[in-house]
Amino acid sequence: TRERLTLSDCKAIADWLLAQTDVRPAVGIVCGSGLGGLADMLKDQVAFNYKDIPSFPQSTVHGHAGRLVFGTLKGRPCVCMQGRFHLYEGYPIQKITLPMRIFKLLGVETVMLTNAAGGLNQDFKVGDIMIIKDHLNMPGFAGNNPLSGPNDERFGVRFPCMSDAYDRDLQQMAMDVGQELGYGDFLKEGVYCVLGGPSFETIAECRMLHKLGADAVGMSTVHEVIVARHCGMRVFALSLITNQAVMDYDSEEKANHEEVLQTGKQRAEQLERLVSTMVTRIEHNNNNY
Ligand SMILES: Nc1nc2ncn(CCNC(CO)CO)c2c(=O)[nH]1
Repeated sequence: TRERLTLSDCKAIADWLLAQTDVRPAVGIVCGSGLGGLADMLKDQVAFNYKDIPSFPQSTVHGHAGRLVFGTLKGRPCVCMQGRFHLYEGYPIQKITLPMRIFKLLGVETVMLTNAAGGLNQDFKVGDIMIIKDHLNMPGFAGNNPLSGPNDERFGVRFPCMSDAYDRDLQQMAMDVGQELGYGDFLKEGVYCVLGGPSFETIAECRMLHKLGADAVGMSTVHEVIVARHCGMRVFALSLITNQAVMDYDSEEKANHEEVLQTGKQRAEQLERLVSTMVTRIEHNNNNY
């Protein structure tokens, strides 16, 4: 199939979905590795396997179910990606971010992205939840940006601003809700750095990224954020710190995917409460609930 989908291709997918559910989502949620349980919170679910959605990529990673789930969270209409796509799966970057344009055409106004990440900040512990306040787009530095190529002005401008990528009000809301829920001890904020993967970073790379101001390192999210902001959706994102990135040459630690999924299971309940409480408080224009 053609790699670059036009707006009308994206609209055809969105219309195909909208014809099969009467949920009109105002919030889109992206579940990271092992965090698919967020989708199970939705009531009155209408779910589509990615493989049944025309032109949708397939999830190939253990811990990513591969379903698009429509439903309501405490009465608020949402759509949730149970499984996301990554550069390391071999997808072209525009395939990875296609769901963001579908969200936009479904009427989504706010995207909430979650991921699992390694902790570079030495104050972080495994199990911490880091509210993302900014990102370092390493693949972007090498020209691998989802907006490269011809720009469709109907989605957004040619050169979009990214200094306001992460909505400050939603960051504050997350902090407030987290405190209310008693999550203060493990609620942090920081800068997320994306790498291509699939290999985990070396010790020298962790030390470099930490020096460059990164607090957490992962392999996703940033590409989706860029496309979501390009087409004017508000963005909130958080990382579940699933392990301490290895920073010392005398460390025996070895990053592994199983540990990532295990930590996700342990923290899933708190993550779900944080995100679902935020969804009930986010104001939307189309208050059709
Ligand atoms: N040190 C380190 N710890 C991490 N925990 C989760 N991720 C995000 C990558 N997640 C992959 C592999 O688990 C699956 O998408 C990382 C990472 O990139 N580095």
